Amino acid sequence: MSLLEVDQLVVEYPGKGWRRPAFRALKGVSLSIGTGETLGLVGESGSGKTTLGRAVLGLAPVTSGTIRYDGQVISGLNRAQRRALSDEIQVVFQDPYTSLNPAMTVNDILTEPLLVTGTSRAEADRRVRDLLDQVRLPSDAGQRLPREFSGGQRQRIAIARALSRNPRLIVCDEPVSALDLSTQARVLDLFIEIQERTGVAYLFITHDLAVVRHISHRVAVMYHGEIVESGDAATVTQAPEHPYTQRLLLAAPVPDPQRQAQRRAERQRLALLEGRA
Ligand SMILES: Nc1ncnc2c1ncn2[C@@H]1O[C@H](COP(=O)(O)OP(=O)(O)OP(=O)(O)O)[C@@H](O)[C@H]1O
Repeated sequence: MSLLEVDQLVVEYPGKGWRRPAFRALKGVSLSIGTGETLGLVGESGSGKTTLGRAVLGLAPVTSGTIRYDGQVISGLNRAQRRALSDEIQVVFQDPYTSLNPAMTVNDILTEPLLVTGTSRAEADRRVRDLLDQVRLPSDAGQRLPREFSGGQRQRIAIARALSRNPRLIVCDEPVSALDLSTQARVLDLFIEIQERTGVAYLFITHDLAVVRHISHRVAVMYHGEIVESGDAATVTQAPEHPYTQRLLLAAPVPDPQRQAQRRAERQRLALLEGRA
């Protein structure tokens, strides 16, 4: 049995009169994630990736279909039932600048979720030291405010906060997109290292094929609210079958100018085939 199973999920955002009709952001999406597995969800802006992540977190309106976690249906839970799930499913967002309360010290950010569930102060302090160590931040980081850290370090704080409840699944929504390339690589390696140690599973949302290739076991490609292709990460990112994935691959930047020229030619060939050129 998979840890997360999404079956024929439809999410429709309500409209606002004739000016803005209802919009179907997910059109029957099915996917699954096993324990300790990373499913990379890739697709261009507006394809519905965040909507899927939000639906898993109980934050998007599920029109039809089901989401199961550990065998239990979790789509349609009320707020209290959903809160009980926060020990199991956590989230790391793209922007560590806005997702961390700027007025709270790192200690307070990390102890808050523990203290509300009845953990003692001494135990919470011990746990914070352990969390800082897990995300490779110095132990004196606890006394400082988020603004005193770099973007990559802030994302480490956000990861530590997600880990504080020992979740089995983390929805990661573009967690490295706001970081420069070398910081991206280090934070991705941290995600992998944490997974190897804790067995946590990731739904890893990104528009970046290079990122998805680095981190995922399996990849699902979204296009206009549907999964158009899925499979193991190497196959989907190196030899995609669907024309949309092929275009996504060709659009990804590569440092080698010769390779870039080959890609330009390939893009032109595809455009010709599709009658766009
Ligand atoms: N609350 C909302 N109300 C109405 N439409 C919405 C709402 N949220 C998202 N949408 C629409 O649903 C579609 C999918 O959006 P979503 O944010 O899930 O895409 P995405 O692939 O994550 O894109 P991005 O990478 O830009 O965040 C978009 O067309 C968007 O405009």
